[in-house]
Amino acid sequence: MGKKEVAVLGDDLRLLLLPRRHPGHLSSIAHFHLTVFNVLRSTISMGLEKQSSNKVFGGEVTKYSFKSSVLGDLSANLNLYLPPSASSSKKVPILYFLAGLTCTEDNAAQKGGMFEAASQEGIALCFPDTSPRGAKIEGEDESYDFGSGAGFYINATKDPWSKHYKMYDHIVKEIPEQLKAADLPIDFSKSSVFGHSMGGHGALTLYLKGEASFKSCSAFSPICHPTACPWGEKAFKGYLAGGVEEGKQHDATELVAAAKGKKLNILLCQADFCPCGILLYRIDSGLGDNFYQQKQLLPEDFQEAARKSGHGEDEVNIRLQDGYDHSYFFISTYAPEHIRWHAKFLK
Ligand SMILES: N[C@@H](CCC(=O)N[C@@H](CS)C(=O)NCC(=O)O)C(=O)O
Repeated sequence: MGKKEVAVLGDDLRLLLLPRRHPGHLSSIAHFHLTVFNVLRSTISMGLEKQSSNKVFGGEVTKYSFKSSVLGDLSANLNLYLPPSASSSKKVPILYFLAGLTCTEDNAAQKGGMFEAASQEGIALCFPDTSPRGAKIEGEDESYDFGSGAGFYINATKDPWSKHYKMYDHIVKEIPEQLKAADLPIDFSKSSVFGHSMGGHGALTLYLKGEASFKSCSAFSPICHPTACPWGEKAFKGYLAGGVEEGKQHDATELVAAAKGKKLNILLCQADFCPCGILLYRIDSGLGDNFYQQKQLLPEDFQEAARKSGHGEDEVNIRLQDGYDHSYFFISTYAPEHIRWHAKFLK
């Protein structure tokens, strides 16, 4: 039985069981039935469970956990920020932030410097985790760039990873369904995505695949060409039955090369690297970024593929930010600007 069906059954049960004439006084039969209802609810329902909540910039960031059927019935966490303007009579747009290698749902929430802009713009922020946790697969916790903390936002097709490592479905389908079922004041028809490093790869690929209908996409130091860099090659060989070849369908450079004729969003660009005015993607990459220097990120490949597929300089804005590194110091410097840029497409 799906969660929605349980919720509907739950509502019906409540209507059936609560005595209509004296709603405040339950008969013993109704008490018994209500107990049955609660037991059923706790065992069948897999909804969001609130773990903690903190007020920030007038809004509230809440950590939720839930049993993820997509991730093979493991417990999953996320942080959700609701701005002060969100209420039952005013639903707000939602912006998903996908974090990088080694991160959890907490890194960007705690160090990203994102709440003031989200509060002012009236946008909800969702911070998912970066992989399943505790799948007990051999090798899961051996390296920082594969397994735990390194789900790469794809659905694994190779055993034993395919039973749990379904981060694409987790982000694109399961999390929105969970948030919808929790009846939060969010307008899911207005959603966008941004991310960092592995999460920048996630943001670009989820946006380009189109299934989630994100309005806009931005990224901080994304892995732009994973089939051509050590991080991506390791991930695709490990998670995908078809290895790096299969990985092409999860590669932003490949996807943008095939994205001819896609409608573009426009934003002012200040760039010496890419002098353009129309933006589909906004990519910030720190010049002092060791991973950029090690050719793990390859934003130039992405830009070249975008140009070749007809999007041109005016559609893909790649700004090289002098002296920043790969850390959250860099992200927190530019995150407010990214959120304000997304706000234009979300309102
Ligand atoms: N632990 C890795 C680095 C991993 C890393 O830099 N991860 C980035 C994302 S790719 C990150 O955001 N780390 C967590 C943090 O800075 O809070 C190493 O030793 O090389």
